[in-house]
Amino acid sequence: MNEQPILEVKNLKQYFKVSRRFTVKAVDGISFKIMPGQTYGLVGESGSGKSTTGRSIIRLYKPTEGEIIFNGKNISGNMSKDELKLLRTKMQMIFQDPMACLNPRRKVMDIIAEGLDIHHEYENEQDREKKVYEMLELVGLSKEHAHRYPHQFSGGQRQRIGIARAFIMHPQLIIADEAISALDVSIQAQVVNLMKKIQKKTNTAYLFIAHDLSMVKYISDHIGVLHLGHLVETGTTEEIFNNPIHPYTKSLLSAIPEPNPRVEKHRKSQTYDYESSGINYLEGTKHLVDGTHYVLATDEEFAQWTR
Ligand SMILES: Nc1ncnc2c1ncn2[C@@H]1O[C@H](COP(=O)(O)OP(=O)(O)OP(=O)(O)O)[C@@H](O)[C@H]1O
Repeated sequence: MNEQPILEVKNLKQYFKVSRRFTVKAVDGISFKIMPGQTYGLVGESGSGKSTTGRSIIRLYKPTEGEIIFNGKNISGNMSKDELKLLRTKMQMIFQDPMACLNPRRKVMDIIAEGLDIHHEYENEQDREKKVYEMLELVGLSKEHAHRYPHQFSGGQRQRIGIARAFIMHPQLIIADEAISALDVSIQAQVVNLMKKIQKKTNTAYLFIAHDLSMVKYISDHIGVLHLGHLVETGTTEEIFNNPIHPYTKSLLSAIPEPNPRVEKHRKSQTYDYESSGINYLEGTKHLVDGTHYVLATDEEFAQWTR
């Protein structure tokens, strides 16, 4: 296995100056990494900084501070137009509302082939068509669908088109920003399963951004919980679900619409036992750490947990 992360975010800060006196600290010093073929779920409420994180990584913004290492290369500094163009083949984004980003006047064939057209990555018309058909097959649609317009599809099918468009450039990282949030729960599950299947085939890494944890559980290897621009807790999916520590993570978990009674029972009887947990205070930071499981603590919280 390739041990180098495909993405490493180090102390990323993204501030927006909204007036002479006010600056919004949308993302305020977050760090995480994603290995090839793995999924990092980034969760948090509206306004916590999830989209800003994704947009900074794909360099729609220039980071205020910190480093973004993609495939071993620091991409947080100034980039030329050509460098950005290249970056956005290897890193693709899938959005929440496919209808808003699929041109209604273009046929699916041309929508999916967009990346190929921009980068002249086909030999002739036949080759272009073949590549689009391959992508349609990959996402469970058929050749005939290539000749229709976006409005002739359901929400779930449109999201499949968005996925096909992203994968045609063989990206190493996909940033899925609330990609399934607008879909019915059963369709959400289908899209998540499809993304997992494609990931197995292609070894693409995902940054999966979502405001609720229900589907994130099924796709993520690691989860980061974002709150007001800070990562308040990060760990394996198992750690976050079985042993959430930060009160904010707990409140997100309790907001999952269909609670699993077994988990609930376990959660209610759980009081956090610092002494026997083996969790240590990470010196020089406000994090409690246990292996890969980090929790941001305020001084009061830290005192409460260690009492
Ligand atoms: N371009 C911008 N200029 C000024 N403030 C911004 C800008 N983009 C985002 N913000 C602010 O940064 C904070 C984080 O926004 P962001 O969209 O990243 O949150 P989010 O977690 O993705 O929420 P949502 O799910 O509602 O999109 C918010 O307070 C938002 O108003």
